[in-house]
Amino acid sequence: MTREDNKLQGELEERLRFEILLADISARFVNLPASMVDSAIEDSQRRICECLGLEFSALWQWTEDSPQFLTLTHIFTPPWGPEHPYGINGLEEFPWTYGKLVNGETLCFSTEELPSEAQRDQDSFRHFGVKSTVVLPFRAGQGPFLGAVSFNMLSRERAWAQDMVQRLKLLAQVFTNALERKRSERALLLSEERLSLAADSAQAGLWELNITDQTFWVTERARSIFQYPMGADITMDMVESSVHPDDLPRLRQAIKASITKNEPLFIDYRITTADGVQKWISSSGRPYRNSAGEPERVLGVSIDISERKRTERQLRERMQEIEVLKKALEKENLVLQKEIQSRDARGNIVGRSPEIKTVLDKVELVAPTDATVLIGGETGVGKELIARAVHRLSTRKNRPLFVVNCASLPPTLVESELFGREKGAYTGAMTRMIGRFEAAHETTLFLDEISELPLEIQAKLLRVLEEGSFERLGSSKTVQVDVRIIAASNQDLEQLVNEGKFRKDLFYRLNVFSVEVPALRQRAEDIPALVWAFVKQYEEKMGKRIDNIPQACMERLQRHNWPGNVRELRNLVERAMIVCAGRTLNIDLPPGFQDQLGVEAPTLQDTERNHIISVLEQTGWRISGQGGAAEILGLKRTTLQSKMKKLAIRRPQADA
Ligand SMILES: Nc1ncnc2c1ncn2[C@@H]1O[C@H](COP(=O)(O)OP(=O)(O)OP(=O)(O)O)[C@@H](O)[C@H]1O
Repeated sequence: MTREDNKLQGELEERLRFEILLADISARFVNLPASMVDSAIEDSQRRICECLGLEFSALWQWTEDSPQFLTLTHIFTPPWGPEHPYGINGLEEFPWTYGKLVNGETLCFSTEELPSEAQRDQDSFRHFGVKSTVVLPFRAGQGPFLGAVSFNMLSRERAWAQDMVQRLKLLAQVFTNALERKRSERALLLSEERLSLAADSAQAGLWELNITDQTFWVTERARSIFQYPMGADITMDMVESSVHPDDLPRLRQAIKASITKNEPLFIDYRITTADGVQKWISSSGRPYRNSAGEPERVLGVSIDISERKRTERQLRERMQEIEVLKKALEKENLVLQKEIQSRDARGNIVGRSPEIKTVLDKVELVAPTDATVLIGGETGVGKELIARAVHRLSTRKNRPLFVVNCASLPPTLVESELFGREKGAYTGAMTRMIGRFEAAHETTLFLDEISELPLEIQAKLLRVLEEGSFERLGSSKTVQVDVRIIAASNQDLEQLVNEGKFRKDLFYRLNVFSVEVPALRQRAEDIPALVWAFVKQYEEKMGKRIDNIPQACMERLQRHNWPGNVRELRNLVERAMIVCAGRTLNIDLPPGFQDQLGVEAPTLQDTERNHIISVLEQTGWRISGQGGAAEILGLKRTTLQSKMKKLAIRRPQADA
């Protein structure tokens, strides 16, 4: 055999070894678990280097967020090999090589033969001590550039046979596929992990129904929701037997519709678990078909919604309760409104005497009109209360009533108080001021004790009543207002007119509609109700409780002539409440009244009792018949007898 023959023989043997190695490596990567890909690649790099007499191999993968940056992921290097960085910027350090690889070119060259435009690359290869190299790009199918694997000579140069490079390209493809599979398996794992995390945090159980054999694959969570035993196979029959019979047809129908119409499944239903617990389950899913387009499986999630259903039921019950209450309230409100309407004129005005009723009737009559009202009556009879009632029942009731007590305004200020003033209208008028008439625009102004108004102001008031206009003090500008006037006086205005103290024209203008509030002594029957009303008010204020007011005391109050009227009565009750220690209230009259009578006046009952006894004594205690006590008293015999019983009248014993 010649030297030539020997060389050829050697090359053939090397090629054969290489072919066997490639076949072995390729076979090894088939169905290789993802976890073993990395070690298999590095082992392959080593075996190829050893087989071909190469000294160094590096596999670089691009970094996802910056593709020009390559990370060294797999390496075979001899102990004396160059130190390699963990990552390199391909574009910066190997711009010429990088450009070609990105375009899918395989490169094989000796460093010293590189063209001049590859100067930067040459420097880098020299730096790493590479003499000759073959660099093969990675790409998945026709996809983008993913990285590269290189096989290198460090100690000397070498030539790269074309068919060897072709074989290495195949090897690079095997590496690419393995790395891609590993990458997608990792991505799948990651998305599965995310899905199960999401399902777990939503407390959802995942399941998959195999349509063909009607069995379920379920997660642990799903198993625990349905309380299926650990490890037990779950069949459709098993699921159906736990579903509430009333909900089963609906569930079957929903699954069937989802599969046949290929639409999402959404259903809430009840189940009873093995230990008898009833639960509400919400299931949703999606059907999937096989490559032949036939329904294959339904993938879905189930959540225990018992708590939500409980809350919903409670909410519904509450809503129903609220609805019932609302209806009751509406009814009550209607009743109340009616009551309010009937009590409107009355408000807090106490008393049912015909006298007070007449006053209230008049109030109801005049209130809705815009007429001026003049209220008369002694001091303390309740004139202001009546004025308020007129306002409350008027169309102006939504705005407040303005009250001016003409007697309390100093004569010098009365005009500016009522009609306002401009700044500097008089010495001391530092600011512009709005008067009560302007403030009461579109509402009611109650002028109490109107007789106290100075005559010149009376003239100005008359103009407001007639024209609705006036000028502020210190201004010539006319102000127009819409004010309803209610005036009150405890003086006889007519008499004041006669005496020249009150303008006649104003009196007639005010006296369009007058209401006379009767004195309290004219409506004594209202006194008990008034007393109790005041007692209630002070009870609250003073934190006391009164259960009883002696009859004799009440009768005494009813006989008093009340020069101070209701105000006086209120004051008296207040005084009595202050000194009262128990639950029985005694109301003492003002000292003058008792002095007047000398002795306390007898009660009505006492008087009646005494009178009946004296008539009986007169008739010798004969009740019935002609000249009998009943006849004299104008009563029926039975009436007199029952009165005697009530008043504890008994004929004295002979020996008594
Ligand atoms: N019918 C009534 N029901 C309840 N309280 C009343 C009644 N009449 C008067 N009052 C009370 O008596 C007091 C005096 O009433 P009011 O001030 O209305 O009387 P007036 O006639 O305007 O008095 P004056 O003439 O002094 O201005 C007030 O506390 C008022 O609440």
